[in-house]
Amino acid sequence: MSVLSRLFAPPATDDLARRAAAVLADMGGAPAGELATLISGDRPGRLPSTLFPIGDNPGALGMAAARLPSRLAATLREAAEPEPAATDEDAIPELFCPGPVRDNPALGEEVNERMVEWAEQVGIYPGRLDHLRSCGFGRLIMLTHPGTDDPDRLLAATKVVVAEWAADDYYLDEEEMGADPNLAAARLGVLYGVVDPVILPQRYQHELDRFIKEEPIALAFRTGMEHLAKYTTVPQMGRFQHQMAILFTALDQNASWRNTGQRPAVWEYLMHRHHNSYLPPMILIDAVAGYELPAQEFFDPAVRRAFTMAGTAAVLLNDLHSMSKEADNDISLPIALMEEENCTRHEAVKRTVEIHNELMRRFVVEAAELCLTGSPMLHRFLADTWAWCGGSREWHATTKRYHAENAA
Ligand SMILES: CC(C)=CCC/C(C)=C(\C)COP(=O)(O)OP(=O)(O)O
Repeated sequence: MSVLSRLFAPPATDDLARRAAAVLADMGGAPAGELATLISGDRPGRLPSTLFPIGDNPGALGMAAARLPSRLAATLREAAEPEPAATDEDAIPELFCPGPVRDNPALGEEVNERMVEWAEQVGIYPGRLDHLRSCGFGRLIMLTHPGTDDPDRLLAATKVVVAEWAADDYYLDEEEMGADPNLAAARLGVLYGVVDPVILPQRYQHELDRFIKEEPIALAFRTGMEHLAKYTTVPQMGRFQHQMAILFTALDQNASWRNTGQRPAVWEYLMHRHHNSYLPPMILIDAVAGYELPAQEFFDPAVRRAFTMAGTAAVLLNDLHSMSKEADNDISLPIALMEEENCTRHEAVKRTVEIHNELMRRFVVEAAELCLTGSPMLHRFLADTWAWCGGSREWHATTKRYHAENAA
């Protein structure tokens, strides 16, 4: 039996998909959504909560940081321990990821509806607006950014994340909708000129302007980023553009694998997911919440290491949930594991959860270390990163994008 037929073979597959989805959705043993609880082992609220605006009580943050070392040793010991041994060796381990810090369905729906109106205006997902609505991207952004209740701020972030998904769907993934891996790099190259606006010599500029007006995904980026710019500082916009360049390079890499039929090794796929991760939406955490992590700290390699670990872990959760909808020739961590390590689908899912958990545990350890010295803004950014992962977990477990069985 080939790897792919083993992966998609019914009915064991359906059964495994159901069991895996149940484990991923079960928040019963989830760690606390407040990172401070984990790091300090103390009651929540000593470190900046995702819900405390910066400046409310900066003195308390300094005191909390001063208390960390005695607690840190215990955290490090605990985090370094291997996964708790399961009674059943085959069991898929619990996901080491919090649940959502805030769930406000009405707010999510408001943002979602406004996003669908905008999508209709710019022309993305033509004839598929009900499908777009059912994905609940407005709900994703409501869940992942608990630091604000402002629908307009959430909408700005939703527009750009939907533009990203549209590029992925229409240029790379959904061949029946015109995606073509042969054209992906050329299309994404032009699109990057919208993300980081290009000014052409005068006699050619009108052609680019016309292209942007007529290409819905380009117009989605142009208008989404204009909206986002209301809430970003210059460095925040700059780092977002940098992250988009990284994403597009990774999408080109994915297209290249599809063109050649080459299958990535596990390490190579993990590197790819480091670049094709959830960082594009996560990088807006502070902008959406209304504060700024200074560039000096944001680009500190130790901060970037912790942040990218969380971004990769979050996208590996996407790999697990999207297995049911991906095409046979798609590439994901479970598929790479099956191909390289010749394991069953069940083992590949289990191993993917273990890798996810390893990254998330390392994030907590690194965040604890960073909290010893970082600014209150950094404490909050790390707490918000953890909360982002919790909101994302909830969305992945419930969205109709990955759970057609939930469709109306
Ligand atoms: C939100 C977004 C599109 C962020 C950049 C990373 C990215 C391209 C994804 C998370 C989409 O990955 P994937 O193609 O595996 O997602 P689907 O499973 O197709 O939704």
